[in-house]
Amino acid sequence: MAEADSALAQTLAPAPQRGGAPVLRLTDIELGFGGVKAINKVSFEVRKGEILAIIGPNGAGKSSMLNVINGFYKPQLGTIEFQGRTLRAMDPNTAAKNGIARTFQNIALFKGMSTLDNLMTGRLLKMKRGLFWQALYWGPAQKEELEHREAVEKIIDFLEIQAVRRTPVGRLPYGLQKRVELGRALAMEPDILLLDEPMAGMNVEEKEDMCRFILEVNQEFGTTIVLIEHDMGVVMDISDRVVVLDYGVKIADGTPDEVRANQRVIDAYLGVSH
Ligand SMILES: Nc1ncnc2c1ncn2[C@@H]1O[C@H](COP(=O)(O)OP(=O)(O)OP(=O)(O)O)[C@@H](O)[C@H]1O
Repeated sequence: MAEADSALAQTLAPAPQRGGAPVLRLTDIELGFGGVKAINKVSFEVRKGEILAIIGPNGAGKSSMLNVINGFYKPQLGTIEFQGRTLRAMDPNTAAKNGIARTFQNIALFKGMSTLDNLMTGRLLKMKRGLFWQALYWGPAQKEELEHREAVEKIIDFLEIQAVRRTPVGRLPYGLQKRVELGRALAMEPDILLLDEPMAGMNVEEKEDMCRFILEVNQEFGTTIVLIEHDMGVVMDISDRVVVLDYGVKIADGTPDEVRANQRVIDAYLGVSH
């Protein structure tokens, strides 16, 4: 395991300081759907190497914000700067190429495909030679295929999913499917990993495993992580900073302790009327 870890560490980016310089900055983001203002003038930054949680009651705008970050939704107003560059007209493919990977609230894997093949799809953007070359499986394409397989095997070891590497993911228990989805995002070697409710629907043991993997990804590979999570225990335990949304507005931004003590946050969660 230690050997696999260090090999994977070479595949992924080296660990920088936790909570370093801003790597992503969102300024005055506004997103509406018809009459609904899902996000209303929200600004915050994500610092290199940190784990940032976005929390808030149902309908607060958390998923919308994640969708803005990975280019799935285009805000009507506001700017997004990633690694010092202002991003314009970004789509999810461009975001992924830029090093922003994500998982989804409802698992988005190819259910009939094996764990291994699902993880290989995470390497597609990294493949220099197209499907024609891959199909020929010859010369340079063969060498490249082997390199991608090696990277994926390291992730399989790291996430401890060797036993299910050939199993179609649709047959796996829910917690393991979530782990495979994390693996597929890791296969993209992201700078920023966006996790949409990574523990939703999990039992206590599965949650503990997922927490451990998230912390290990962050600490060993220096991957910056932005997550949405409803389980407050988990959020407070693993996050460096927390952004709180309510009705599309940012009501707090700080360390878990600061946010926990914030009266606006307490009111929002207790449902105090506006
Ligand atoms: N595609 C869409 N079309 C219309 N309205 C939308 C769309 N996506 C989100 N909304 C609305 O925007 C608001 C914010 O929704 P969003 O899903 O971002 O909240 P959330 O905080 O992630 O909620 P939850 O915790 O329940 O997942 C809600 O009022 C929602 O109904």
